[in-house]
Amino acid sequence: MKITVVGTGYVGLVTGTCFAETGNDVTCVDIDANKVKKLSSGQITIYEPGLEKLFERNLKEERLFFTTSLEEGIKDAEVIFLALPTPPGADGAADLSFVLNVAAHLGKIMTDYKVIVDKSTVPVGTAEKVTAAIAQNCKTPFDVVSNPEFLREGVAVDDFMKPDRVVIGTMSERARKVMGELYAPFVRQGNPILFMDEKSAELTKYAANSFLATKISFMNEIAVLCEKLGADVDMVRKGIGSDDRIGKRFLFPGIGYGGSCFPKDVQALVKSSQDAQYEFKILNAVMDVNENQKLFLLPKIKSFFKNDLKGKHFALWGLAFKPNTDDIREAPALYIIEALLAEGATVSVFDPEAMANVKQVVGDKIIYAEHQYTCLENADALIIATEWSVFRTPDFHKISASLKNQAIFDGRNLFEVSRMKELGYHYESVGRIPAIL
Ligand SMILES: NC(=O)c1ccc[n+]([C@@H]2O[C@H](COP(=O)([O-])OP(=O)(O)OC[C@H]3O[C@@H](n4cnc5c(N)ncnc54)[C@H](O)[C@@H]3O)[C@@H](O)[C@H]2O)c1
Ligand SMILES: O=c1ccn([C@@H]2O[C@H](COP(=O)(O)OP(=O)(O)O[C@H]3O[C@H](CO)[C@@H](O)[C@H](O)[C@H]3O)[C@@H](O)[C@H]2O)c(=O)[nH]1
Repeated sequence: MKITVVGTGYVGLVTGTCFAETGNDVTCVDIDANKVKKLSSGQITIYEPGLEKLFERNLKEERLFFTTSLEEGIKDAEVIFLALPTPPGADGAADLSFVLNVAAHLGKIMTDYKVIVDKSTVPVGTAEKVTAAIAQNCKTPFDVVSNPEFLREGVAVDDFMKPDRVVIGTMSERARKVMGELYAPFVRQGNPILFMDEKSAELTKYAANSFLATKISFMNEIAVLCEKLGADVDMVRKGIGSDDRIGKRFLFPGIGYGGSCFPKDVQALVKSSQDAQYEFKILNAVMDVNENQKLFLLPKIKSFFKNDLKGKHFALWGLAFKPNTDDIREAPALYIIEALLAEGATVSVFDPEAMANVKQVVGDKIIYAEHQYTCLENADALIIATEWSVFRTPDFHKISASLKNQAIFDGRNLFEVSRMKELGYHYESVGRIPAIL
């Protein structure tokens, strides 16, 4: 098939590359001319494990093209995916302007039947709005489909190539057939393609993200309780996770959920509920808990330094909102850095992939170390904000030799408390009895 993907960010680039990998001709459109130039010349613009190889192959075999021109991009397309940003507006609702502006533009330039697919995360009712925006000026028949994306950054290629399910919201038989054919190669293992109406598809996406965020906030509250009652959250997590009805995944406590999806999508669903005259009580609590959780380590750090962080220097490992990505949107590390600087401390940071993105946002207010161990030089303590694999079995001799105090504050529970005790560290984590010096 001939496919166009409008918006070539984390979702658009993965979507376009994976559809090219199954033999389709894909043109990706983006307004960012610099991005298009880089991608056209074979330079990948995001860090996503496994993507580069597929990207290079499909570019070389001429199944993958990039352009800034929507007209040129959609000329021969049978299916047009919209993978555009839907950031939170001032009131928390998803800002649909990117999606609706492109839809209106499409209406003016489409000359034959096309299936327009909302891949962006959009509130219930958006398919109708997109249809209306296109129809204003459109002279040909078309169908609008809601096809939310469930990929996770860091494992996006795997998630896209082998999805748990594909959700396709449309009542048009013609569009169902086109979408079914397009996705057939991705569900050969028998995972379902779920056809439904547009509104149910749109709500499915928000319900999935909000449920997962609820699991995390629930565990973060259990972690708080564990510390107060002297229980160990790792044991409780394993204890409840082995019940199939609960499941093992997404039960890891930490310093809050971040990223470009959970925070904005939970907020957007709360706003949609309000607009429908319903107060979504659980999700308000989920957001509250997450807000507090981002700075969960701060009181522990302050207490260790007798409430005076002025002039103290901290090493911080991990900036990305989660491992295996360079994405720093809503990363808990950024909140910790801001709080430490506000207390008069200085900070050195290290992250395997996200340093350049942080430099763009935080600038020279912090020190960017070349290596995880040089980051520790002259530091009063180490803080861990992201669970990159390279941090899991570090050289503790090097850590001890560099740190002024043998103190580690771990927001991701990377190490066994008993081992840290043996090694002589003051070690505080989330929901476990600390090793106190
Ligand atoms: N990032 C994820 O893991 C993920 C997963 C599932 C769903 N989503 C949803 O997918 C959507 C896109 O998210 P993302 O993370 O890929 O965003 P992103 O910011 O990484 O990418 C969006 C791209 O759209 C481009 N763009 C903006 N306006 C444009 C226009 N008028 N024409 C062409 N291109 C334009 C931007 O330049 C950018 O490259 C959002 O709704 C998000 O909630 C994201
Ligand atoms: O047990 C857990 C699991 C995750 N997290 C945190 O939750 C956030 C989100 O993690 P994850 O879901 O793995 O990453 P995303 O790439 O944001 O993916 C989510 O958001 C995407 C965008 O909507 C969806 O497509 C995915 O299905 C959904 O998992 C991160 O800050 C994680 O650190 C925890 O704190 N504990």
